[in-house]
Amino acid sequence: MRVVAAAAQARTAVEIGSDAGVTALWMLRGMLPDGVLTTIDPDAARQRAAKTAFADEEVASSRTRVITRPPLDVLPRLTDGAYDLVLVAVDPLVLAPHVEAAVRLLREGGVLGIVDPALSGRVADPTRLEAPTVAVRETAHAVRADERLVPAMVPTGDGLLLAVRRAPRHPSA
Ligand SMILES: C[S@@+](CC[C@H](N)C(=O)[O-])C[C@H]1O[C@@H](n2cnc3c(N)ncnc32)[C@H](O)[C@@H]1O
Repeated sequence: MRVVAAAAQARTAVEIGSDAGVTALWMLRGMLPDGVLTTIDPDAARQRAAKTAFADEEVASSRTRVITRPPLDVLPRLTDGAYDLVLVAVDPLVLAPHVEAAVRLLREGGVLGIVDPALSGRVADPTRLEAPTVAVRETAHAVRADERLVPAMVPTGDGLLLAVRRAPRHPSA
């Protein structure tokens, strides 16, 4: 995620699903030096662990906003089109609404990231029909079909689905 944050020249980023802050630290390292990461998770213990990780790594407090609430309550309050990078790392069964909310936050040229979309190869196997697998497969299809996005899969580990938000298309004169 460091290289993705660097490539996006991210000054404003959101992480949905903080856990203990490991991915957030990599994002912060790749972001511009004055970049601010908003990281959201409903679990207070995980958010405390993330804050500890940021303090241990001496991340300036001005560079993080740690929000302990259900992300779907928080995301509509963030400014649409204002973020350079939004990373979605939530459970498969709740992935789709978080991705939709994430896309709204992206500026033109901003980058969406969806973590671990391969589910150990299950998503690419059409015989696997468990609810989490189907949920991730359908979300990946929706991202590929979304005309606002230019998607690409990074084939590392369980994968990283990236998508750049394109400029709106204007009808030719
Ligand atoms: C896979 S972890 C995120 C990994 C993290 N980005 C890291 O650095 O390793 C998924 C996170 O989603 C959060 N979560 C659980 N249920 C959720 C829900 N219904 N909506 C949003 N987030 C949820 C969990 O608290 C957990 O921290």
